Amino acid sequence: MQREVDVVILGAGPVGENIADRVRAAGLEVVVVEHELVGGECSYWACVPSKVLLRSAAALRAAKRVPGAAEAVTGDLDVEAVLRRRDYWVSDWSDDGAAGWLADAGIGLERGHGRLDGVRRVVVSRDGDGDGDVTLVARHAVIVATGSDPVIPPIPGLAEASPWTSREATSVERPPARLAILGGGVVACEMATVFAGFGTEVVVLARSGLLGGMEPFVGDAVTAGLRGLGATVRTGVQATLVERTADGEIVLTLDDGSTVVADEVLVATGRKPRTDAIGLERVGLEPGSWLRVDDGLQVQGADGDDGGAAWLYAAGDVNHRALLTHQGKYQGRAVGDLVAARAAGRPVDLGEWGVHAATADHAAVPQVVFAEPEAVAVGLTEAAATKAGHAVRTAEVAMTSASGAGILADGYEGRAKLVIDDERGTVIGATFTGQDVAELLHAATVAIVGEVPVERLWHAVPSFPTMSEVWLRLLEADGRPEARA
Ligand SMILES: Cc1cc2nc3c(=O)[nH]c(=O)nc-3n(C[C@H](O)[C@H](O)[C@H](O)COP(=O)(O)OP(=O)(O)OC[C@H]3O[C@@H](n4cnc5c(N)ncnc54)[C@H](O)[C@@H]3O)c2cc1C
Ligand SMILES: NC(=O)c1ccc[n+]([C@@H]2O[C@H](COP(=O)([O-])OP(=O)(O)OC[C@H]3O[C@@H](n4cnc5c(N)ncnc54)[C@H](O)[C@@H]3O)[C@@H](O)[C@H]2O)c1
Repeated sequence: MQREVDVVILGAGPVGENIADRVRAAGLEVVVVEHELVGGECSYWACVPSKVLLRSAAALRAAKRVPGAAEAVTGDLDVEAVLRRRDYWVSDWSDDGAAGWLADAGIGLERGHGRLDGVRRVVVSRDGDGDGDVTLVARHAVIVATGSDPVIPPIPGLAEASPWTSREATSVERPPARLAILGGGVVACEMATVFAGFGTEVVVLARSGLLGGMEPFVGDAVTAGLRGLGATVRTGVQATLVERTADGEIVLTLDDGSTVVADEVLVATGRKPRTDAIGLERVGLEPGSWLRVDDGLQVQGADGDDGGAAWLYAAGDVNHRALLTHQGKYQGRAVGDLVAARAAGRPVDLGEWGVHAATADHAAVPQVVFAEPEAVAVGLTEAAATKAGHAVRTAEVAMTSASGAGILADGYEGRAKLVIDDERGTVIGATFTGQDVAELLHAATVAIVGEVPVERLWHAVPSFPTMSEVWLRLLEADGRPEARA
């Protein structure tokens, strides 16, 4: 069976859903192809369950840091209740609600595995009782939003030991007594925080420091925070052999000759693109590769891509620009509107910060690591900015320099740092650590995207006594404008 529609989207994760929303709002006929659950990794096995699993223990710790409230905390974390709340937030792994939203919005859904079958063509092997394959022919565009899968590194014995990936961790029914975690990135830090909060004996095995892509003080803070929760953090170690014994224990041999014994091992060593079985070879691309795109999210090097006849786009994890839901959705809004504008023959704006360009992917990607403590950053670190050729100056202060932080929690610990382009006088990077710093990040994102001169930021007055006053302390550390002249 063959069907012609305006736009075909491969993958109904958060990014595919957003693209479909934009394209449909412009009046185009759109079909999304999904072979698992509408809502994708984020809704059922990633962002949503992980943040729900983190929240209860974080609230408990917060209460214990405030005299008066601390005395009222008389029990331990109710892990069963946390898991029930997680089940609610993932809708018991049912996508009825999400699929219903698609239907209400007038977006078509083909349930099954989709793969490219030449220029503007997608074949869907329908799930279950579906009546055979359907070929979707796109009048205007095919947009790939198939996401990413966890990488299982080739450590001898690891794959055979039935390791956990983030899916098993976020859908856990009974937390293990002992959990080893391979990796020192975001998943490792957040999951170590979750399971340490549950009372699991956690050992993090990281080949370098934690959260290496962020300012160095971040890794130090999260290492200390995890240790404070009772977790063991070992850096500079690699597993060389993994075995699951007859009685179900996991034994990891490390490159320093020591061993770690656990009940489960979570692999948190990064992601690979979900492109190995989507027919890339049928359009001149390499199966299993990340899809290289320009700022208009157009896939580079695909067949039929010559002469400006754009038809193949990719957004979200699969293009490897920023493996984050919010950034993928930002790309989704841009590409959805771009495809709709091109279909209608309207002008497109792909210039820097143009409405159809994903410019922020280069300059201002915000990320919140919901570990203990929270660690958040946007833009460039000092090291990355220097490497990129910026002449920079920095301002760095303790979060407790803002009285709001001290009032929030006794013994508050955290740092704040701005990276300032010394020639342009604008903020190009910001990092904060500490309890509840997540909500400080958007102000930094606005300052970077708006290229607000630091001199003008002195007129953006933070309220007393909020944690946002750390902005004032950072400006003071940088110096009053006339003193700098
Ligand atoms: C543990 C964990 C926690 C995370 N926490 C956060 C967070 O707090 N904040 C944040 O911003 N990001 C977070 N992320 C990252 C976030 O999950 C991803 O960036 C996001 O899910 C990417 O969205 P996507 O739509 O590109 O891909 P996905 O969410 O992976 O969706 C892709 C969809 O495409 C479908 N699909 C794939 N191939 C086919 C095919 N051939 N045919 C049909 N359907 C197909 C899949 O079934 C899936 O539904 C986290 C990731 C992990 C692993
Ligand atoms: N709160 C959030 O925003 C959030 C939460 C979780 C995940 N995510 C996203 O999901 C993506 C995946 O997260 P992740 O933590 O899996 O990846 P990551 O890239 O953040 O970290 C991977 C870690 O694994 C280590 N590693 C890689 N190969 C290894 C090997 N062979 N042996 C030992 N260690 C190895 C790396 O040194 C690094 O510490 C990230 O890009 C992140 O943006 C975001």
